[in-house]
Amino acid sequence: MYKVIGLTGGIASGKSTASAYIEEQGFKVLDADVYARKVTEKGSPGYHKIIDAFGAHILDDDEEIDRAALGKIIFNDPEERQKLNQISHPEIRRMMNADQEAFIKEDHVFLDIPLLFENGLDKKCDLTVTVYVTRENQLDRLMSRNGLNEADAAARINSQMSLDEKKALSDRVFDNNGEEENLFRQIDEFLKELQNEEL
Ligand SMILES: CC(C)(COP(=O)(O)OP(=O)(O)OC[C@H]1O[C@@H](n2cnc3c(N)ncnc32)[C@H](O)[C@@H]1O)[C@@H](O)C(=O)NCCC(=O)NCCS
Ligand SMILES: Nc1ncnc2c1ncn2[C@@H]1O[C@H](COP(=O)(O)OP(=O)(O)OP(=O)(O)O)[C@@H](O)[C@H]1O
Repeated sequence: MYKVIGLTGGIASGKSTASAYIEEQGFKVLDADVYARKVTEKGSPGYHKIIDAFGAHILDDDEEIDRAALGKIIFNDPEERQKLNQISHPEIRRMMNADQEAFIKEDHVFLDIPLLFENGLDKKCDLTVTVYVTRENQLDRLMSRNGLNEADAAARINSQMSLDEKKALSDRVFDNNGEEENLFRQIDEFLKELQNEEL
């Protein structure tokens, strides 16, 4: 039977790594971060709303939204974050829902949503899975991937629900503290159960 699976985790916990592997296995994955990028694209309605709310100083020389500058603002101030969320989240949800409907009743769909539990979107899923790592690994991977210092990386992590809480709320968890191969084997097991309708 067709299922909607909500895939979540913390920032830099390995959601995209897991999603890419799941897609390689032939499953459909809709990634909220991809939709979020569309909302900030130059010329889109979201782009103009963001400039109205935050000011033209968040633009770079090409008049694109400077993601690093906007990130610095919103990950360090809950009110500013709320302001951006109010602009971007309804638009992200609208676009994701439209695409999800295209697949409905055809096959399983994975929704890769970092803020799945924070925004109550788990209620729209049949199953939820959290990709988790220790805080130490999360901090190290985030610092090295994004070239952030420890304080900025910690601010990003602290802007989200803790991974312990997400684990407790999930139907299933993937431990991504080891090698990627280890994560992939856990996913294989999950996909097998999904296809055998054991979940
Ligand atoms: C602030 C922005 C411009 C920073 O861009 P940047 O390229 O540095 O990060 P990217 O978009 O790749 O996001 C990386 C991760 O940050 C985390 N994150 C992003 N936005 C938020 C947020 N509002 N609250 C908490 N965590 C967030 C997520 O774990 C996400 O996977 C961008 O993240 C954004 O537009 N955020 C608002 C939309 C949103 O909430 N996206 C999260 C998924 S719905
Ligand atoms: N098992 C692993 N071992 C070592 N590095 C890993 C592992 N899994 C992922 N990484 C690396 O950690 C970083 C974060 O992984 P990834 O981008 O998949 O996380 P994410 O949860 O999608 O992040 P975000 O929330 O920011 O979108 C990347 O640089 C990735 O290459």
